[in-house]
Amino acid sequence: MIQMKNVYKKYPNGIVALNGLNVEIEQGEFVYIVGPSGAGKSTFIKMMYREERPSSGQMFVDDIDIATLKNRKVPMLRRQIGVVFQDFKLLTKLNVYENVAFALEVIEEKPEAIKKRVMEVLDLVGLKHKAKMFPDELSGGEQQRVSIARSIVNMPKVMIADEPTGNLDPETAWDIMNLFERINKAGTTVIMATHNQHIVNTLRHRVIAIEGGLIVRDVAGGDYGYEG
Ligand SMILES: Nc1ncnc2c1ncn2[C@@H]1O[C@H](COP(=O)(O)OP(=O)(O)OP(=O)(O)O)[C@@H](O)[C@H]1O
Repeated sequence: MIQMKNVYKKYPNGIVALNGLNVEIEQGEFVYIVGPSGAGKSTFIKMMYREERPSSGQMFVDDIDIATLKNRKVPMLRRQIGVVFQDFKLLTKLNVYENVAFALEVIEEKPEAIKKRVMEVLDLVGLKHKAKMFPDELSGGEQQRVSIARSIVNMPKVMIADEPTGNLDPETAWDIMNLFERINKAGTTVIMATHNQHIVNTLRHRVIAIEGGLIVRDVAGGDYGYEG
């Protein structure tokens, strides 16, 4: 599903964020990306949806070559990937239904198919009854549920999340983790950068630790490995 060979990323300011990453992630895996602040986790995540490009090295996401992908083909890549952020990134002028439907409207799905699918995913995240509400009328946990619904509405093979529980209280964070767990059990690959030691140590999955732009640990069912 994801292959990285000697991926190196130097930002225009000269900072080397990734210093030769080698990794393979299979379809259906659940992977935590951990490491200290500034280690390169977000850069790693951003490469996957081609927000950033490798400066050198090879990288494939679902057989799409990220290093050489033309800008006009980026939307095609992003249709294969669901992305969830710490700060939700919902469109504030659209209601819950419209935020989720948007991803399908841009690929010109038929209106009846859009309605059916949107209500299905809102049901999955427990927000069918709030379809007409606007993001600023929802709690942080509910907003994150909407952003998860949006990210899975076109059935991506992989879900990428950068610190998705970072703005949530511990109980809400667990609700959100349970959703990721269900989505993963249905076959979607989940790759999640997180600083949440408790979650990583409790809900065990593969842990990839990045430090100074390098993978320093890669363990199935591993622990967080840092004092938090
Ligand atoms: N757009 C950018 N331009 C220049 N340097 C950047 C940019 N984004 C990140 N960096 C630098 O690259 C390094 C890695 O940053 P990155 O955001 O990937 O780390 P991180 O592990 O996600 O950190 P955190 O846990 O604090 O989010 C840091 O030194 C950071 O300052």
